[in-house]
Amino acid sequence: MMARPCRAVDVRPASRPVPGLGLHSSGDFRPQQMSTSDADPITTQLTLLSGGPRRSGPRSACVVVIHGEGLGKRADIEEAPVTVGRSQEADLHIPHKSVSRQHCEIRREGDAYRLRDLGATNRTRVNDLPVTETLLADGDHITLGETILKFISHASVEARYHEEVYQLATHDALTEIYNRRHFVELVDKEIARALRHGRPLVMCIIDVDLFKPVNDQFGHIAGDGVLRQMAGLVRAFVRGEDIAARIGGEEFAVLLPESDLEAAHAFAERLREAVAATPFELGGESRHLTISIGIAGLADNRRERSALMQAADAALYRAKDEGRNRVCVEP
Ligand SMILES: Nc1nc2c(ncn2[C@@H]2O[C@H](COP(=O)(O)OP(=O)(O)OP(=O)(O)O)[C@@H](O)[C@H]2O)c(=O)[nH]1
Repeated sequence: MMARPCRAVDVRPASRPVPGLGLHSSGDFRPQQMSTSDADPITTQLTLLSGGPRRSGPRSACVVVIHGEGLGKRADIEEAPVTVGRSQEADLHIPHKSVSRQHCEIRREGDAYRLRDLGATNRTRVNDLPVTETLLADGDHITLGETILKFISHASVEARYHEEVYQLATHDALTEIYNRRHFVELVDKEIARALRHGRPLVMCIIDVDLFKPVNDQFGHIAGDGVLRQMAGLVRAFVRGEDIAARIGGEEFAVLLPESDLEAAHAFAERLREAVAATPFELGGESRHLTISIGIAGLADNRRERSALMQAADAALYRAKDEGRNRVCVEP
């Protein structure tokens, strides 16, 4: 592919590049022995005992998918009713043909929880009996087509267990931000919402520059530490409504709802500059690394997740091609 110039981006390396290594060092660069701390195995185990990644506080009632499409997904039932269905707009989205677009609804009524079938073709069943409307009890099984949900009425060991399972299924074990699988689900939801309301939506794909030499020189464990630190930087720069994930080895993505390309570009530039200015502890010394970022927005010819991600990828490819440590926008 012919490289095209990046849009209005003036990028200067934050420090002197180290030829052939992609590391920027304030002093002379020499190959380093792995430090003792680098050699320590760092394992991130998200177990029931460790408490897992960042969580919100204790939960009240919820439904959890325990069988079929969407296994492990959950929805908390708070003040607003929760809709379950095949539609992207459903609060608990179950993309399976046996599930109606709006299959059922669960709402809180004081201390009780009421389920109402929404006229689904395959009538909702509770504990195997077809229902139009019923109050739910702790542990009830709710069947929607070929998917089974379990209703958990209050904070309990089981609710905690499902919380942990959900965290494990949706978060990346190394960096504790969303994993690719969960990210693409959220992207589909946000695209549907943005198209429905005619709102802007921008995808940023972020790739660590010349990461292979970091691994080669300092080892995989040190490389893992860099990825964790990178994820921390990404997380520090996103707004509450933005969605950040690790989508590949040294690749991250941020989806920016309600952002136009200009705002997304400003965000990406701030992040790029912050990374370039951040010291990474490698081989007992502070090193500087850089990132490249590709950006693309939802557009008439880009209404699908694959097209949006491909466009952001194309911009990222250009950023790499033009020398890295820069932000490129796919118009
Ligand atoms: N430490 C660590 N390394 C990983 C992980 N996943 C992928 N990698 C490494 O990331 C490196 C990616 O290297 P390349 O795709 O060749 O790209 P690069 O060296 O970053 O160069 P450019 O992207 O062209 O700037 C490879 O060495 C992978 O082994 C991981 O989970 N941990």
